Amino acid sequence: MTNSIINLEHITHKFNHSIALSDVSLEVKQGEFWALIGPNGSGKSTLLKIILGLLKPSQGTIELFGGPIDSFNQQQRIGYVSQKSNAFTTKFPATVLEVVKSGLTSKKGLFKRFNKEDEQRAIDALHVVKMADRKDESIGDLSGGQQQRVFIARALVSHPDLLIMDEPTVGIDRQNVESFYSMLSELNREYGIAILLVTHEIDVVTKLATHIACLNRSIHFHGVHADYEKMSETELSGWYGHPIRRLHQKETEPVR
Ligand SMILES: Nc1ncnc2c1ncn2[C@@H]1O[C@H](COP(=O)(O)OP(=O)(O)OP(=O)(O)O)[C@@H](O)[C@H]1O
Repeated sequence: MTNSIINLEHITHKFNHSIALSDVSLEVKQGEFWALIGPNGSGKSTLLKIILGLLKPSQGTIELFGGPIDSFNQQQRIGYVSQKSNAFTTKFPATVLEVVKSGLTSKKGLFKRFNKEDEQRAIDALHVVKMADRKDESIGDLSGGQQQRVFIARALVSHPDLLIMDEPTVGIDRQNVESFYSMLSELNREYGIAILLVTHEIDVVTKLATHIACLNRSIHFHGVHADYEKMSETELSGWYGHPIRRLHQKETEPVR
């Protein structure tokens, strides 16, 4: 049995005549935590859309869980959390538990009622993200960081093998960003869930991720954390397109 979760080979994508991705090859295996980093407009979201099957690349092949994407039909194995999830107003009429249970809808069908077992699964997922004690509160009353934890629980309720996130900390205040990422790291280590995360918070995430991919239309580096750390600031700045200074300890401003 293969332990490959995502296997991209020679992906090129053009929007009209402009090249967004050029010859990108990348493999994510079971239990790995990948940070996908790159400057604005470098193709990160385009690559995620291709992996999620929302966009067909101009060239290249994609395999999910060892088979071609065209015949993939186990959507519950992939959880997705976007940067826009944390945009509920205080008037949104759903409790935290209801939001998490809605993650089971694709499995059950839109008009099927939730049973006790579904409820327990949702509570278990909330325990994982440490939000079970808030289950009866209105989602709109939570902070951005807390809402995003709930959306992770919603993605976890179908027991995925892979969690894909596109800048999940947008709108979360800085002091909660580190604890949010630590929670992700714990999910990866304790539950073996593979993670593919797009982020601009390079210095926080590259400490926690097991693997890093540097994208600027093409892949400039991909590999394990220790090899990423060996890259000099000059090399980092070279592919990023503007000067990058590594930040240390408490200096954790995002690099845009
Ligand atoms: N639907 C589209 N039509 C035309 N061009 C697009 C489309 N979507 C993205 N692009 C272009 O493709 C390139 C890559 O965009 P993409 O959104 O993937 O970058 P990104 O790395 O996610 O950027 P950011 O960090 O700013 O979110 C950009 O030049 C963008 O303008």
